Amino acid sequence: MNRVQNFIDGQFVDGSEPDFENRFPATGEVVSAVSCAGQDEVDRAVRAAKKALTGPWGKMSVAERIALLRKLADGIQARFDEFLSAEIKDTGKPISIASHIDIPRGAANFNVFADQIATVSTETFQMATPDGNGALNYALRMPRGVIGVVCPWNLPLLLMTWKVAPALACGNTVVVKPSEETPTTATLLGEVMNAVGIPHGVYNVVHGFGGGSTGEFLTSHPDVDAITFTGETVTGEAIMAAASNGVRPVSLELGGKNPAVVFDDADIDATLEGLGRSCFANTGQVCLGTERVYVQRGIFDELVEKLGAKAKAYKFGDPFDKATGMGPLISAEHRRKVLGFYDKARADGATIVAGGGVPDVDGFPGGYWVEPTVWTGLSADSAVVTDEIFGPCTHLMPFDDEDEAVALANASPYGLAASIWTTNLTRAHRVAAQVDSGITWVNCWFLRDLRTPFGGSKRSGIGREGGIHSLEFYTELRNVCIKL
Ligand SMILES: NC(=O)c1ccc[n+]([C@@H]2O[C@H](COP(=O)([O-])OP(=O)(O)OC[C@H]3O[C@@H](n4cnc5c(N)ncnc54)[C@H](O)[C@@H]3O)[C@@H](O)[C@H]2O)c1
Ligand SMILES: N/C(=C\C=C\C=O)C(=O)O
Repeated sequence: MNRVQNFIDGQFVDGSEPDFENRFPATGEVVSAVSCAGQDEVDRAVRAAKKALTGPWGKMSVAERIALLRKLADGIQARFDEFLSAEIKDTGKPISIASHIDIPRGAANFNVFADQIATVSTETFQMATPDGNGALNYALRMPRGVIGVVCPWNLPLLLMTWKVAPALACGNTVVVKPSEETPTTATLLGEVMNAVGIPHGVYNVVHGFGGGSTGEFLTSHPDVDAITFTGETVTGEAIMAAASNGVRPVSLELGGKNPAVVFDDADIDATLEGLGRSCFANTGQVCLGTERVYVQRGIFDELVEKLGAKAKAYKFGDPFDKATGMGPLISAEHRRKVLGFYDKARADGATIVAGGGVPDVDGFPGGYWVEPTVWTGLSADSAVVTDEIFGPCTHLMPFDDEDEAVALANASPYGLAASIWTTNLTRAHRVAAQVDSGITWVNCWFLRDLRTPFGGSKRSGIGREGGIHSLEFYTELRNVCIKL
């Protein structure tokens, strides 16, 4: 697909704004032109979504919607290689990640919420009444309507379908604004939507940018009934403000600065395997990644040395090569941001255990490459330790006792994810209950049961996604009280 169009009311259409370029992050080369939606196209998409609510889609039974969601999962699976190639060209992420995480989860998300909507219940209450005949209360679970979906670039298909699947399962319609960095799989999904028979207007895609552009046109549109957003905290604040004009519910999955706490009784090999992924997977561009590691003093030097060796062992290269372990960052702009933190760490006197610079990658000179980096020696208030970097880098700091570790882990305005590494499971339960994060892993990382509540505390977000929690956001409960 070397020109990516908008998808409105079942049609692939051009936007009224000038096209923008889509670059392959491993080479910096332009791989496609993207049609940019203006206010008119956003209006058309919202109008189509609203109209679809009262058409065949709005009249469908839950069973009919479930059957269509399963066809969408099958449709993605059937075109796995096209989705895979598109996602790699948009993100530069290695095929080993995109083929095992991004595309399989794109299909799984539709099946998970087909399962969820099939079994969700609502409540009833019988009540006594003065005349003795009683009354029955029952709740109706209704779709909210048109959902504005605004997505980030790090896991494009996964995170978009993580929202679209439950929204459709609940009978809503959606207008999706993918990241300008990663437009392709959202438009490709439009082809699958038409192929499986999703009625026109149920799923719409408008491409463009954020403030003053497509994203803002969507989130401030008066006919959007709810907004679900994943992205930076500062963007979440802007979207929350836009949503308040019309009083729409928002679901915000935002930034993080996630800690790992490693006690001296941890299984070192398992810890290194877990931290090797949580610090560096997807070139550190995972909201749940670990950018702060607190290590009990007795094993600090060993862990620093071994994690540094893991960072140095990563193999850069062609993202389409199965042997490639690390890809580039998403863009030149994001690389400037990450390298700015690399410079800041150096200026603040960090000990650079591994990395800290830009690698030479044979055959890919124009890519947005950075070295996986491990630091020690910075103070707790260094920007490198407090601010989200969203790159393949982490800082390790020693601690002596459990209370100190908990205090260090919680010393952040964010509260998205954490990991605890210890073989003392009594301590694991005790510490997990004290860490201010939406999700805490113990002796593992990124193990995901899609029925569980997923979301951030503090400045990492509002609301929870996953299982029934997604259905609670994409439906509104109405109570009916009937006199018997
Ligand atoms: N909590 C989570 O589940 C989760 C998951 C993935 C990424 N993230 C976070 O996302 C960030 C990286 O993604 P990003 O750089 O794409 O985030 P971003 O906030 O820069 O952009 C996200 C999306 O919002 C749009 N946007 C930007 N400004 C807007 C505005 N004013 N109004 C409407 N839309 C606007 C962008 O065009 C893009 O589509 C990181 O902070 C990461 O932690 C969080
Ligand atoms: N929301 C999810 C992952 C988020 C990853 C952040 O980069 C998920 O696994 O459902």
